[in-house]
Formats: sequence, structure tokens, C-alpha cells
Amino acid sequence: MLRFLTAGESHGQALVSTVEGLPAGLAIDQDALARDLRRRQLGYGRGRRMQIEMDTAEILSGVRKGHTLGSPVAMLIRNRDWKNWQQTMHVSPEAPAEATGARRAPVTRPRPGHADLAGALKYDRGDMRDILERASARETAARVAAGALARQFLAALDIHVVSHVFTLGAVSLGDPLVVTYEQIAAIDDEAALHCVDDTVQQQMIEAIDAARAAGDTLGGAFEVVVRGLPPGLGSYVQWDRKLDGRLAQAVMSIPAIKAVGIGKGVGVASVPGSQVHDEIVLPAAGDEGRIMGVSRPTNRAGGLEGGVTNGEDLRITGYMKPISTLMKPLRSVDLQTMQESPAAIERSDVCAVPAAAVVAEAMVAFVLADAVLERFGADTLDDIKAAISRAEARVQQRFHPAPAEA
Ligand SMILES: Cc1cc2nc3c(=O)[nH]c(=O)nc-3n(C[C@H](O)[C@H](O)[C@H](O)COP(=O)(O)O)c2cc1C
Ligand SMILES: C=C(O[C@@H]1CC(C(=O)O)=C[C@@H](OP(=O)(O)O)[C@H]1O)C(=O)O
Repeated sequence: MLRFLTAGESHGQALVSTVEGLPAGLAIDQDALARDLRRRQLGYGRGRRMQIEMDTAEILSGVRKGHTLGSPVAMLIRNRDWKNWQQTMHVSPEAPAEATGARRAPVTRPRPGHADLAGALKYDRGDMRDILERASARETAARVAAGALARQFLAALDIHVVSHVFTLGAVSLGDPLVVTYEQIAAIDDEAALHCVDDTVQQQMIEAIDAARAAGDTLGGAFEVVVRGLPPGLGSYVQWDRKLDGRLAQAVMSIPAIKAVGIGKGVGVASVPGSQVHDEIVLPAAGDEGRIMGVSRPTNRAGGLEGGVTNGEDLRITGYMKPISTLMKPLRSVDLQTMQESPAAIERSDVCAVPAAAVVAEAMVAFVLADAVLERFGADTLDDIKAAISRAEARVQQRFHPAPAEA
């Protein structure tokens, strides 16, 4: 079983990510890890915090001479902003004499849509900073570090995870299923909104500018696409083994994600079956089909049938609500005075859909890595590769039987 836990407050000293269950013998590419962390910080519409942070993950354990040992990998991501928050975020009852930064007033006016009110009710905290510090999506940097290791494990098996943004507020590219894996893989890391279409991307930028000018915020939708998955990951035999369910939980757990789709997603509800299901045909001459000797002209199922991978690209969409901190705040109640009062204003993003897409890549990579280990599980990378080859040979033999002896 592959698992990870994170720790850390948004303006505390650091984030910690601990990953357990990776096989031994995986080469760790620290540049690729840094690239994933950087991609999460990019995207048009983010706030000033992203100019302060330059996320890097320091590997503290589990890796020696560039390779995993099979033991837990602990990683540390320091918050550069911490120096501005020591007076507010100190761990001791009193701020130490050397603490830097301003002493901030308690947060008492919950922001509709953030975790402030629900968290205060649950944990019985008067200052809602005690809630928002951990509810903050700052934590997703630690998820991306964990996901980066999973992604490197998958890449060693020639499985690749990419994403793109296809909707931002009212601007949309339309059906993401028409966008190819190759188009998504070609998106430049520095692209403003990680959209495959430059004209649509420009309209998205303008929508964000307009929202910012109005003191408002915007959400949107992204798609994660995975190429190279072996068929047979996940299972239909129990509810908690269905891979669609496991992926949906992982993506839905990202702050502000309110809906998840597989393949055609919610579109399946409004059209007949003939426009939903992917026919199974014999491959055209010269096209072997992927592994199974059959071909699927369409992939509306998004690579999953019965909660099991079918050898096609995995396609999963995530829908993000607009950021809940509005510079023109919504109505709220000051929980200290119990007077109606505009919601608190914190420094904030106007839009973070591209960042959420990168986090979703990490979460999807993690769930898939776990599913690969479950099916081909072993303690070393070489054993896993051998198990995958064996499974491929078995499927190949069944669907391409050798010609009978004359
Ligand atoms: C990458 C990313 C950045 C975010 N930035 C902000 C932000 O700057 N301000 C804010 O109010 N919410 C932001 N959010 C959303 C909140 O974290 C989220 O709405 C809150 O934790 C409540 O969780 P829920 O929306 O899932 O119910 C961000 C989310 C993500 C994924
Ligand atoms: C720090 C990150 O995102 C933060 C997520 C967030 C929230 O409420 O979720 C609020 C903002 O925090 P701050 O007030 O410090 O600017 C974002 O910047 C990050 O993505 O690394």
C-alpha cells in the first residue's frame, strides 16, 4: 500500500510530506520534483504569496545515492513567508523575543465558502486563523511533492500524467475529450493558464482581469490525462476497490474542487447510450490496438469500465469553485460581537485553476501508483517491471493466439 501524510500550516515554518510504500530502486530526479513544485506555483490570477515562495522539497530520508530504499521518504518544504508571520504563528505560549513579522488581529468574520465557520464550530476556536492556516491550499505543495515521487515511479513504467485547463468562469474550450494527449503534453510550463488554445486562453486572462477589477473571483475546470496505463488496475468486486471512486475521492479532496468527472463525465446523463459507449472493433491493418488486439474508436469512458482500467488513456475532469476570499466581501457575521459585518479579507488568489490542475496530476499519479503496486506489487522496481511484462505476455497470448500447428 502506498500512502502519504502531510503536516504544516500555511504561514508556519514549513510543510512536511511523508510517503510510504514506494519500492526500492527507483531513481529520484530532484529536478523533476522541483519542476512539479514550480508548476503548481504558476498560472495567471494568483496572489502575491506566490512571489514570496520558491518551493523546493528537501529530501530528509528514504533516498540514498539517488535511489529509493523502500523506507519512508520524508520531505520538507520551507515557507519563506514564515519570517513575516513569526509573531502571529509562534508555537510557544508567548512569542519568542527574536520573533519577526507583524502581530495580526484575530480572524472573527468567517468567509462564506472557506472553512472558517465550519472549522470554528468543529474545533471550538475563537480566532479562525486556527482554522484557515491548515485548511489553506498551501498544503497542496506537500501533496505535489508526494505526487512527484509517484509520478516518477509511473514514468519508470512509461506511464505519463498531464493536464490542461478547459474552462475558466464563462470562457470554455468546450468538450475536453476532443483535446489530444499530445496537445496537452506540448503545453509550455510557463503558459498563463495551461490551455491548449491561445485564443481561448487570452479570453480567460481577460475574464480574470475583469473579476479582479470587480473585487470578485473565478473558478473553472481542468482535465488530467494519463497515457500508458496497463489494463486491469482497480476492480469492480468491492465498492472501495473501484478505481473511478478512488480517483474521484482524491481529486475531490483538493480544496475548492466541487465535482469530478470520468471521461464524458456529467455529459453521459443527457444523451443516449449510442453516444456514450465506446464500440469495440478489430484494429485496422497496421494498428495492433493497445495490448489487447482490439481497438476503441472513441474514449468517452475515459479509460475506465467497471472501475478497472481498459488500456485507453485515463481522462478525469475536476471542477473548481471560485476562490472564497473576495476583495469585495460577502455578508458575514462577526462571531465575537455577533453583529452583521462583511467577511474577513485575507491576501488571496483571484483564480487558481491551473495550480489545482497540477495538484490533481499529483493526486491522480498517487492513486494510480498505489493501484499499480496493488496489482503488480513488489518491493523492487525491477520485480514490478517483470510482473507487468508477464501480465502483458499473458494477455497477448490470449488475444493473439499463435496459429495452430498444421
Ligand atoms: C491551488 C489553490 C489555491 C487556493 N487559493 C485560495 C486563496 O488564495 N484564497 C481562498 O480563499 N481560497 C483559496 N483556495 C480555496 C480554499 O483553499 C478552499 O476553498 C477552502 O479550503 C475551503 O475548502 P472547500 O472549498 O473545498 O470547501 C485555493 C485552492 C487551491 C486548490
Ligand atoms: C500559499 C498558497 O496558497 C494560498 C491558499 C490560500 C487558501 O486560503 O487556500 C490562501 C492564500 O494564502 P496567503 O494568504 O498566504 O496568500 C494562497 O496564497 C500556495 O498555494 O502555496
